[in-house]
Amino acid sequence: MEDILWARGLRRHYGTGRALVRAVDDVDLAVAPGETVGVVGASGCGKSTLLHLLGGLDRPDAGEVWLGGRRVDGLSETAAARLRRREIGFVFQSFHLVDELSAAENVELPALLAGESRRAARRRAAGLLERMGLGGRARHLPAELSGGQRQRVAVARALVNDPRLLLADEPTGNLDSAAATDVLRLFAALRAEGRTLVIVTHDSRVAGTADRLITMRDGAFADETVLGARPPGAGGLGAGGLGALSGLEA
Ligand SMILES: Nc1ncnc2c1ncn2[C@@H]1O[C@H](COP(=O)(O)OP(=O)(O)OP(=O)(O)O)[C@@H](O)[C@H]1O
Repeated sequence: MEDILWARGLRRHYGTGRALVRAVDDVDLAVAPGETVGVVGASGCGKSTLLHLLGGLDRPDAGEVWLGGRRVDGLSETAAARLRRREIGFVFQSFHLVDELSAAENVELPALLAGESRRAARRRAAGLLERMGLGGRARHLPAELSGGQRQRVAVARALVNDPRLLLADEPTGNLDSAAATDVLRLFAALRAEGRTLVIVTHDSRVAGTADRLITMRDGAFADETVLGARPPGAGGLGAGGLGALSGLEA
């Protein structure tokens, strides 16, 4: 099966001379459709930089990134923004929700920016929030939501354009243990649904949901472990995959 995400010889260095930091140093990576890849490693080893390169938020000094058969490194800023909007969902540690917009409006926003009608965006956002166990919180502002709820809104927003790929940077990093468990279950359900995920994490429970775990050291891949192998095409939860989240606290 053709890989969804593919990178070769990826390099991103900062500074020069004695101040040179090899944040990402000649990394090769291939992610298959439906695969969940966890990226772990000590602080400063290059995980976030790698994720930004993969998602077109930053440009590599050298190397290539391909998404769905299309080369994406070196795109113009406009083309990269369009690609990110349509093909990639991002989830960040600090949620990055728009404070002035309700939960529903935050989720609708990328759909509107991608050219969806207001009605379609609203319908899709409502459905996603419902599946995240947040149907009753759609009109709330981020400040009126708990950390776990905010992160679930952020995941709904990441999914609204049905992206090929989800990239998550420390998705449980700002959450207490109970909220982290909810988000953990959410990612497990997305994996079971057949989504393709790359998750940077310090949380061993999140790492444990991956099919493959990559350990980075000094900008390079130091170790790669295949975790729970599953039969090809195992959909897990069927059509209503995120139904598994129905027990989430609203
Ligand atoms: N804009 C920048 N300018 C200079 N150095 C940078 C910049 N961004 C990152 N670095 C350096 O690159 C290295 C990798 O940083 P990165 O944020 O990718 O690490 P990380 O593994 O995600 O760390 P953490 O787990 O603490 O988030 C670090 O040494 C960092 O200090």
